[in-house]
Amino acid sequence: MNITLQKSQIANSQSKITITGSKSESNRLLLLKALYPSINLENVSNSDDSCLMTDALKSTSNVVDIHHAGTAMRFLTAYFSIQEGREVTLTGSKRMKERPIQILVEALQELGAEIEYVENSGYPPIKIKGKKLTKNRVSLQANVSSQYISALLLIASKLENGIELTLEGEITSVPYIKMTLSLLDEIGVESSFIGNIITVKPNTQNSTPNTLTVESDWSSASYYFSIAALCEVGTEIILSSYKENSLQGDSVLVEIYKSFGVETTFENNTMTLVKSSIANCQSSIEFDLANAPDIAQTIAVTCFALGLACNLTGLHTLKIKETDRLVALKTEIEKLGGNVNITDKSLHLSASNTIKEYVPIATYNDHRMAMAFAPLALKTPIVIEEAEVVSKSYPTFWNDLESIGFKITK
Ligand SMILES: O=C(O)C1=C[C@@H](OP(=O)(O)O)[C@@H](O)[C@H](O)C1
Ligand SMILES: C=C(OP(=O)(O)O)C(=O)O
Repeated sequence: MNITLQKSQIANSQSKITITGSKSESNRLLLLKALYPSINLENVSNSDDSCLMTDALKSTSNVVDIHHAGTAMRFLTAYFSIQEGREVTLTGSKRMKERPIQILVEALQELGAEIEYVENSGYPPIKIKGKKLTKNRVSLQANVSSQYISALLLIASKLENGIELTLEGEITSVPYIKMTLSLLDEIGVESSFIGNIITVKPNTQNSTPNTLTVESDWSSASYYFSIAALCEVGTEIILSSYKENSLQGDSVLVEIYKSFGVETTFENNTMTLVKSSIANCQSSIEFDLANAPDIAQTIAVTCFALGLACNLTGLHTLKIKETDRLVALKTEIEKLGGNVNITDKSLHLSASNTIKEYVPIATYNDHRMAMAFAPLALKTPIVIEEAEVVSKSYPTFWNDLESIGFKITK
């Protein structure tokens, strides 16, 4: 489904949106609940990826298909490796079969797991024979995806000696690793992260009665930061339920969007974004996003919409996500009239003043391509192709945009 988005009535009005729970927190907690059934969860994400995770954990089938869900693929590889007596083939979409998993598979094999590749070596689908893992020490490369590390940490407390992980190379997406450790702490699992060594203690208790409330998704909030940045001074957008001290690394948005004139305040469980001044556009915008890769597309489009130059670095993980996000950003921004240079780990956008109208933006099965380009409608009418892709993380995105005044036609 292609949709056309047009300028809204947002300016100077107060808009309120409730965003679904964090996909990252939900997928961790769903796995932990499968290991510790007495945990209760509230505000679990209604994203496709979290629904797929829930279904996969309940499934008794010997083939589990997780479509495009990267965290589900990685976390379930670890989970099924310790399900004694179970044999599961874990597969996914065409793109999932191109997203590497070897680093995680080798680490699990080192711990004693039985996993084999069904099609191409190093990539899903994989066949896992669940068994008791008896070893506890393993080293793995930490500069490709933090999801491999989180996957091991999530099952670690169920190994008889816990785990001692040595992380090699520069550690990427660190806040996601810390999120995993914080959630383990909340259910009573002890861990430490010192230098490049992470240890998790075994936890033989089968019940940790606890209700955990998932905070709303900060990556989804990024699109409202971008909308606020593109609105007139005085515009307010109120989002719930958010905390000032979040486990989610994408909460760095609060600092980043100050550069675009957006001020954020917190009260109870709500966060209010106010466009308080025009963007500071004296020089080009520079951010290292190695700790917050999922907001790179949002920021690149905000800069393009505001006519600002930017240099975004730390983007080495973008090439292996839902699509090659660096190539996708360059292609789509250039269709709109921008000028973008990319390397394997950075993006450089030139300042420009024109944005072409009614350009069809391809989304490449990537929810974040659709959502990142949507705010541009505040500057010029825009067409988003295959708009339904947003359901991967934020199924009600288009309804929420309509509710704050965007005009959407199919
Ligand atoms: O652990 C997680 O929940 C995630 C980790 C990040 O992946 P990488 O560590 O591969 O960058 C992020 O991009 C992804 O959307 C979610
Ligand atoms: C990269 C993402 O997800 P995943 O790796 O879980 O598919 C994302 O949501 O931006």
